[in-house]
Amino acid sequence: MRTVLGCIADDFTGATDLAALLARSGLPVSLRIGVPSEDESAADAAAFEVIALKCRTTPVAEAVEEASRAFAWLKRTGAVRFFWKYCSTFDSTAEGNIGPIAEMLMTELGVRQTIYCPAFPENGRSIFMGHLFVGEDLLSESPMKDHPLTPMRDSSLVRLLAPQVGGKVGLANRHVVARGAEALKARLEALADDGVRHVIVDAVCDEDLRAIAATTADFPLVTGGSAVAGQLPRLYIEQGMVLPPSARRSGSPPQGGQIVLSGSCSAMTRRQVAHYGSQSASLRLDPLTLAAEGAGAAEAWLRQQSPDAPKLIFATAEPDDVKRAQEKLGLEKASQLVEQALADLARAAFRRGIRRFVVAGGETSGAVTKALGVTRLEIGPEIAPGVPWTFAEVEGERIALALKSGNFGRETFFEDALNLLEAA
Ligand SMILES: Nc1ncnc2c1ncn2[C@@H]1O[C@H](COP(=O)(O)OP(=O)(O)O)[C@@H](O)[C@H]1O
Ligand SMILES: O=C(O)[C@@H](O)C(=O)COP(=O)(O)O
Repeated sequence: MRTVLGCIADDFTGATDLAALLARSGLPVSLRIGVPSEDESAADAAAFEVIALKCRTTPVAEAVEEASRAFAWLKRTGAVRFFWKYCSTFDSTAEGNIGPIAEMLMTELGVRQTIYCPAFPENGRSIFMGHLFVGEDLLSESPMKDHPLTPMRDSSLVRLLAPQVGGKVGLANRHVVARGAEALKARLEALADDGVRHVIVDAVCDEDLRAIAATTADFPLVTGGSAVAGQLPRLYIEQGMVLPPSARRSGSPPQGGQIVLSGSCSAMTRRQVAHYGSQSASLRLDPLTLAAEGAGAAEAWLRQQSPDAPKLIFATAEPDDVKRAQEKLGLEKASQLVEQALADLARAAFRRGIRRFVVAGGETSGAVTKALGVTRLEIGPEIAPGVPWTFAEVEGERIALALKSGNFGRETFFEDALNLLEAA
């Protein structure tokens, strides 16, 4: 099958989010972990191909190089349209990597302009006058201001993007978007004539996203969150670019024990950890203890638990505790210790027969998925908007993984996820 849209996601939860929203169409979606090797055939490519990278906070040159290898592989699938997926809260460092990767893709594709639309109204992310809101709060006043790796202290997407790119940044605001696809097209053309290469596009509801998708369905490159991409499959079907879906069947969920691993410190994950921890065996990881003694005690704790019993291991902590650990260890060391420990514990859990993993946190999911040696994920049922169950093969065994973005899901997400698998 020829791929109609080749997608690159900057983290693993972002990739499963995007794959879930594309899969709502019923069309085939393939999710590959990391850049496929050069000899990996593109012959079995799906209509939608998503490559999950872990490049949200890596140095710019490294991130651009990895994304350009992903792009080169995606071109082999026959794709001529591409989507660059980043977080609905525009998480990036001061230098990137949203802008630099977009510019690399623009150069490769020879396009003079692209759009940026991280809005995800179903999950409370909206953009108005170029300012990103989380629920009713400006991004900079939301819990994202305390993110351990990418604290977001400004809400203006124009101001955030401008230092990341060489070209001019502009805005297509809600008044234009609300007038529909033709008005938006005219605005983008006028901006392009003024030399504006990067356009933030407002969206506060799904109707806005439909207008944006209708305007950009033919663009070689669109960038944004999963919600705008989720509008594309319907348009592609209407335009005859893909056949309507036949019934999609995902295999039965794997049997085996369960574990919840959380390295996210978001406000929502903190509530989810508190809720689930009150009804299951739980163990807190402290970066300072990990630095001094390693993860041996946690591995011993895991060995004492029955594989089938509900259990939670978390490093999730309040912003002040995260700050204290980062002051003592340095930001990178603190997060790396936690990611490594959770990755090692996931391996240990797999060896103990655990086959159902719920993981909270994008970077954390990247570390765990890589440690398990997963290379491809099949998309299963959606647990909460943007969080599907996924299935993979590890050492010949089928496992289930739910990779939860820090901010997604309701308070009962962990039990919701495991219950859904039980019911499947
Ligand atoms: N107690 C802690 N102290 C310092 N850093 C932590 C702590 N707990 C988790 N982290 C780090 O915070 C980062 C959280 O990022 P991530 O997993 O992407 O979550 P989210 O999806 O909420 O953004 C990870 O790198 C993780 O290792
Ligand atoms: O767009 C989103 O919000 C998510 O898909 C996403 O990118 C998740 O990132 P984390 O919050 O770091 O898990």
